[in-house]
Amino acid sequence: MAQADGMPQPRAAPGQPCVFKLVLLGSGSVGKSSLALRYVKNDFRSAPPTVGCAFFTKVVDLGAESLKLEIWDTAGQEKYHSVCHLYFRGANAALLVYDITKKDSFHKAQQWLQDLEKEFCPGEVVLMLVGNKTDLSAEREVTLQEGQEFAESKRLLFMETSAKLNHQVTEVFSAVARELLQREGDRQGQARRGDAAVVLKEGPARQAKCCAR
Ligand SMILES: Nc1nc2c(ncn2[C@@H]2O[C@H](COP(=O)(O)OP(=O)(O)OP(=O)(O)O)[C@@H](O)[C@H]2O)c(=O)[nH]1
Repeated sequence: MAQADGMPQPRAAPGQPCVFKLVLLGSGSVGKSSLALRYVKNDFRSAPPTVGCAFFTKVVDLGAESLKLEIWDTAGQEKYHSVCHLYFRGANAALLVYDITKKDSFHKAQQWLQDLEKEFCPGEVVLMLVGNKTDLSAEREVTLQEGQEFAESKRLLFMETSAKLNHQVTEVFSAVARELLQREGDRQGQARRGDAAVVLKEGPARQAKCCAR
């Protein structure tokens, strides 16, 4: 939901977890749908290429806190590239997925980052680089170090996964969810401090807007 300052804010009905929009971006066949399917339904199967966008939801339980992720799985085929931009508007988080056995998919993930940098302010969206298909490490074209170094240089979260073997898939989404809650907590803290400053200046109390969690 866009706010006056243009920052996408999570939504929350009273008593319900905050809802965050997460978008999966990357070349065709890197495993975006497989990661979503593995995470949401703990399933792995070959499916035809995504057309346009597929949509999943999942409540993430992080112990004391929970949140709901709306997962937008975009189509990676080049012919859908321009449509994907429509889907990442209003996103709170993005996974930039590449296939560790395809160097060009690593470069494409970097291009997606450039596109996101044009659309969002720094720090506005939680970004994670994900190198998928670690079960095919014999065919690896992108080293772990290359992924790590690029992620560090751009201050992205980073993990390698295998949707096929269910390796680090939950960890990816949990890490993003933790970061989203952390940033949301910081944002609310800042808003409260801002409100307190206004109260000191203007007198009568004004209630802080916050999501119910
Ligand atoms: N070996 C292996 N194959 C995988 C893995 N993840 C996905 N695949 C396979 O890679 C192919 C493409 O997977 P998808 O999940 O459809 O890829 P996608 O990125 O959603 O593709 P688009 O819909 O075209 O954007 C399928 O044959 C999957 O079974 C993985 O971790 N390991």
